[in-house]
Amino acid sequence: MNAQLVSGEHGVLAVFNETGVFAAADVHVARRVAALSGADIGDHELLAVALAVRAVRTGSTCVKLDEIGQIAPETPESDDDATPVELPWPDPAELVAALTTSPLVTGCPSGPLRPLALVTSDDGPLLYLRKYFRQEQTIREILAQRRAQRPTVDAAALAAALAAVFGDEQPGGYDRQRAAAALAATSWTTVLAGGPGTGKTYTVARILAVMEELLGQDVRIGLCAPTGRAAAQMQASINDHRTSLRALHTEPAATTVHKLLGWRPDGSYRRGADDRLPYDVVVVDETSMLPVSMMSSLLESLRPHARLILVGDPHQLSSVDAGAVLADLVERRDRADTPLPEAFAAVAAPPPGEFDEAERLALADGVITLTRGHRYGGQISEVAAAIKAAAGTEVDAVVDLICGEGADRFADDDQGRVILVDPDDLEPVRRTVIDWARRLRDTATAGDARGALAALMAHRVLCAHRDGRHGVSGWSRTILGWINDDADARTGAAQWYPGEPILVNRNDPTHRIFNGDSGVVIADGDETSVVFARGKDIQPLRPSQIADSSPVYAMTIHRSQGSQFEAVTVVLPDADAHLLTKELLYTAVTRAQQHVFIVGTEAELRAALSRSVQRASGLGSAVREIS
Ligand SMILES: Nc1ncnc2c1ncn2[C@@H]1O[C@H](COP(=O)(O)OP(=O)(O)OP(=O)(O)O)[C@@H](O)[C@H]1O
Repeated sequence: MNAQLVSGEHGVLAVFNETGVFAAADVHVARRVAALSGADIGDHELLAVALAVRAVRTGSTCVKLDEIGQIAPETPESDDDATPVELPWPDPAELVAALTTSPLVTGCPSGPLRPLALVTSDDGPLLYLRKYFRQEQTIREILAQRRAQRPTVDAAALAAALAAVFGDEQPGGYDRQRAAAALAATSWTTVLAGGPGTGKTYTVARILAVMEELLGQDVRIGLCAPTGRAAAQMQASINDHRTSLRALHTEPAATTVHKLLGWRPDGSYRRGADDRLPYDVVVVDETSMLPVSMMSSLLESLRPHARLILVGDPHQLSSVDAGAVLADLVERRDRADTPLPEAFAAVAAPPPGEFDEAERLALADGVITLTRGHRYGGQISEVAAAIKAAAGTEVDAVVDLICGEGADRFADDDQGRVILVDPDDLEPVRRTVIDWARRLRDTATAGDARGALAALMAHRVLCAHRDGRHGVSGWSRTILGWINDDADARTGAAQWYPGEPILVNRNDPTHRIFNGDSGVVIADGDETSVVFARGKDIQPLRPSQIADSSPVYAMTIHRSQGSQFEAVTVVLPDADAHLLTKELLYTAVTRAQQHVFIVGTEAELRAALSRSVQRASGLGSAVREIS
């Protein structure tokens, strides 16, 4: 029986529920809101509530009403031959007309209930659950206030600080990392975007050093990230940079955004407009994973004269909760043509042609994108760029780069290869896995922690799904089978054997390990330890100190976000699996520094590239509330 099917639902919502467009929760909330309103709620309004709830459930903050006709029934993946169902979507104009006078939008007779917000935007009418509209409005208003002013910075002092941290300006190309530091010094809000390995963390360490030069060594810095693991990684890499950066003296501690804001079990935060954060500079890493709710709370908690630096890759996977704030801020379409901050223009003005018109407007708005990859080259960076651009016919360009004539260019290139592997001939993957397992076993048995950690990060199998043949569980079984069939790789032991790769499943701040961390078991005298890499340092723990972990022979692409491996094998699910999108493929491919195997057919690759995560939001353009 389908658990999402609401029994007894016969009204307007029934067909949308039966076709999988509305989950049970969407229908229940719509019915409940209608009952609580104390008013006579029509079919269009009921449908609107369910649509708004569905939007949040699927990661959007609102519904683009002009596009509801594009919402397709969700046919089960096995049901290719099912007759397509025509959904009875109302005309968007009729829906807007019904909502404009609806008590759900204007206020209900039963009391303060006013659950929906209807707004106009460059994308046509948008419908929100009011809570999410308020959060977006908070973000919009606070960012506008912060944009209306600039910190006072002396151009000569800024030039001296940049020189102290980055050295003298080099002739030749424009240095966007240096420009990002100048921008962060001269703006209250800076967005530092860029793909993997473009030096975002490298730049953050230098921005902090520039701030220290300008504001003194007692500058108060708050570092945070949406997950414990991302925070620990930022902390470790800033520590690594500190050792090479003469100019950065303070040792800021990174924490989760939850903790920074003082999360309470009821979902609220201790910090806010009445209890602001005590920092002069706040850096948020992996901002693509920050939902709209957390971003609005963070902005409310900042002192007006605290610099905020939002760092991340807008093309990676977004937060589990609603919103894609980083992408919205990078791609805003309603920017005014404002002048660059004066001190920035004096010391870091870009030469003509460095930025196109949109990037120039973005720069004056505090947004800069790093483009030069420092981690990998060759085919991986070209494929990653092509995946980002893939839409319509550009899908062909990616396919050509991976398995057409375009790939021939890289045939002799030892760096950065991307190869499509036929699912019926997995021999290249098997060989890579066996080399990986032998190397893990040899280093770990010898008690060589550094060698075992290097082996651990040499290869990882990444799947879109957790379950099933193409998922983590199926592939883990396949890999264990390969290892056990190989005399030099097999271990025989069941658990905690030297060479066993481990994935942590729960945050444990006491032992400084976080959900998604991977470590490896090594021999340690007569016992075993599990070692984890912390930047250039190694953290050893006893197996008994790790409360919740599992062996990791394969992992989901979602959990791999923020990690890097020498080589990855990306397993494509069947072509009709809705989960695989180009954002997921981009995230998976960019986890590799040198080699990528994509296990799948050309049809599966094309299917992934043709599907994109669509998150509706009103943050990218100007909006006005109707009624
Ligand atoms: N200007 C530079 N000169 C030399 N090395 C650099 C420079 N910028 C970055 N790097 C090096 O490139 C590598 C990637 O940089 P970094 O980790 O800062 O990138 P990132 O954008 O934060 O990547 P990710 O998003 O994947 O974490 C690091 O080893 C870093 O030290």
